[in-house]
This record gives sequence, structure tokens and C-alpha cells, in this order.
Amino acid sequence: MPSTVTEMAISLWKNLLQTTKERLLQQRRMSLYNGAHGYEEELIKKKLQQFAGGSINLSKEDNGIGILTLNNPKLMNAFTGTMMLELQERVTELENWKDGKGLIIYGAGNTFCSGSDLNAVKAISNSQDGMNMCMFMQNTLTRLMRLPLISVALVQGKAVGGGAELTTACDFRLMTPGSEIRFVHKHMGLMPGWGGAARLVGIVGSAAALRLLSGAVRLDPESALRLGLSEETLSSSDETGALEEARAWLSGYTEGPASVIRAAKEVVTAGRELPVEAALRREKDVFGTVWGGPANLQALVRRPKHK
Ligand SMILES: CC[C@@H](C(=O)O)C(=O)SCCNC(=O)CCNC(=O)[C@H](O)C(C)(C)COP(=O)(O)OP(=O)(O)OC[C@H]1O[C@@H](n2cnc3c(N)ncnc32)[C@H](O)[C@@H]1OP(=O)(O)O
Repeated sequence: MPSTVTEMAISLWKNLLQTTKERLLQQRRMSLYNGAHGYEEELIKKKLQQFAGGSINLSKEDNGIGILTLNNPKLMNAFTGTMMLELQERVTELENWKDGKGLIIYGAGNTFCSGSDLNAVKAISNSQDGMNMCMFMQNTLTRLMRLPLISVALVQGKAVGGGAELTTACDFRLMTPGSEIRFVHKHMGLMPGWGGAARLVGIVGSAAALRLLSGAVRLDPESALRLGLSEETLSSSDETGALEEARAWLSGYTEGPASVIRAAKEVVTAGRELPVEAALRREKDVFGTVWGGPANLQALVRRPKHK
């Protein structure tokens, strides 16, 4: 039981810090869709379970970087039903990874992802299943986008359809020579359903987004760079080399205490998604999680010169 005023103040601060962290976590995990929107999660999960194949693998490295692999190379890493379910499980794992700072998503077999597995799509082409799958993937990709980690889609080969949409749920895209991002939905008689259209407008602007969607435009690394959809064209095309380059690129932004790197993503997400006053209040809350924290106190002792 705290006795002195100082001890009481420290205890109060710690309680406030814990409450703030819980509130931030809760807000981040809130799903977009629930029963009120006609969303039936258990129904679609049961249905997706019927379409097996491939996997979504996650390795969490000691340096705080996670590597998430889309693993269905026989079908150009197309998402089967079980891969959609596994992506949701990996995102939950990443939400609980307190030491996480960065994430690289790439596809096995030197190609990114060719969207939904068309064999599964045919079987869930009725409205109820299609809308439930759409809401399931939007829920999952919105949580992925809001992870307090700096995320990178490493695009080798093709990122088409839902695969192109998945790249927009990451903070950054890095492309290898000869790779392509293409929103092919028009040729399927569709438009994005996994949230890719809304995110694309935020990344490249509405005019370019409209061109890419209505024209099903092929984006090579140079055109993606020009649009601001890609950050950099890597030099290596093979998996090992490209992954190493992506790791080196990301480590330039994840060097430092996890609490501070995660705070950077939190405040930018708030600035991007919230009305200005709510964003300022979220920034204040996040500031409260780092002010006077271990990294701040150590820096005050060290007094670094920012030359
Ligand atoms: C919300 C949007 C979302 C949805 O509707 O749910 C979508 O994603 S819509 C878009 C769906 N995706 C596609 O239409 C892409 C289809 N695939 C292709 O256009 C091409 O495969 C490719 C991605 C451009 C690559 O071409 P290429 O290098 O010539 O490889 P292959 O075509 O020979 O593919 C090898 C192998 O993989 C099978 N494959 C590829 N993509 C899919 C897929 N999405 N679903 C199922 N199977 C796929 C392809 O059929 C080949 O298999 P085999 O014919 O048995 O060799």
C-alpha cells in the first residue's frame, strides 16, 4: 500500500498508463463489422474451413521483426479458405506480440499473391457467403493495417486482385525487378472487396486510384514508385536476397525501443484515421505511454547530441 505522496503519485501514474494502454489496444482490435451489419463470423469461418490448402506462416525474430509468409506457391499463393482463417489467427498473434516493431509480408516461390483461390470463389459465389467473406477479410486486413508495427509488403512476381489489396494494408511496399501490382478485379466483373479501394485512395489519391481500378492497370516497379505506391525497387529478385534487402530497409525504421517505434505507428494511424481533435487526444494518450518511460529517462541521462 503506497504510503508517501510520491509513492501514491507513481501508483496513480502506473494505473493511468495501464488504462491508457488497454484503451488503445481495445480500440485497435475493434472489428469493423458485427451482427448489426449482418455479419455472421462463425458461419463464414465454418464455410472457409471447407476450402483447405496452403498456409500462412509467421516467424517472430528477436530483433522485433516478424516475417509472414503467404505459402501456396502451386496456386501463385492464392488465398484458400483456410489461409484466410490462418491470416486472422496470425494477426491476433501479432496484436499480442508486445516486443514487435516491424513486419514483412511476402509470398513463397518468388511471387506475392494472386488473390482469392478461384476454386473457392466459385463455391461461395452466392451473395450471403460472398458478403461474409468480404467482411471477414476487411475485418482482418483492417486489424493488420492498424497493428502497432511498421509493415512492409515485399512484392516479387505478381500481386493481383486480393493480392494487390493485401499490399495496401501494409504501411509500405517494396518491389523486386519485374514484379507487378495489378487490381484485376474489373476483368472478374468485380471491384475490390477486401478494403483495397478505400486504402488505395488514401495512398495514391482518388484520380490515380480510379485509373488503376477502372483500367486494371499493370504497375511495374517504376510506375508504382512514381505513384507513391512503392517505396523502393530492390536489386535482388530471388527470395533470399530480396528478404535480406527488405530486412535492411525496415531496420532503418525499427532501430530503437519497441515502445517508441510502436508509438510512432500509433500516432500516425490516429492522424490518418481520426478527426483532428480525436487524433490529438490519441496522440496525448500515446505520449503518456512514453513520457517518463524507461527509454525517455535513459535518454535524459545520456543526453544524446543529434548532430
Ligand atoms: C475481392 C477480390 C478477390 C475475390 O474475388 O475474392 C480477388 O482476388 S479477384 C482476383 C482473383 N485472382 C485472379 O483472377 C488471378 C488469376 N491468376 C492469374 O491471373 C495468373 O495465374 C497470374 C497470377 C497472372 C500468374 O500467371 P502465370 O505466371 O502464367 O501462372 P499460371 O496462371 O500458370 O498459374 C500457376 C497455377 O496457379 C493457378 N492459379 C493462379 N492464380 C490462381 C487463383 N487466384 N486461384 C486459383 N488458382 C490460381 C493457375 O490456375 C495455375 O494452376 P494450373 O492451371 O493448375 O497450372
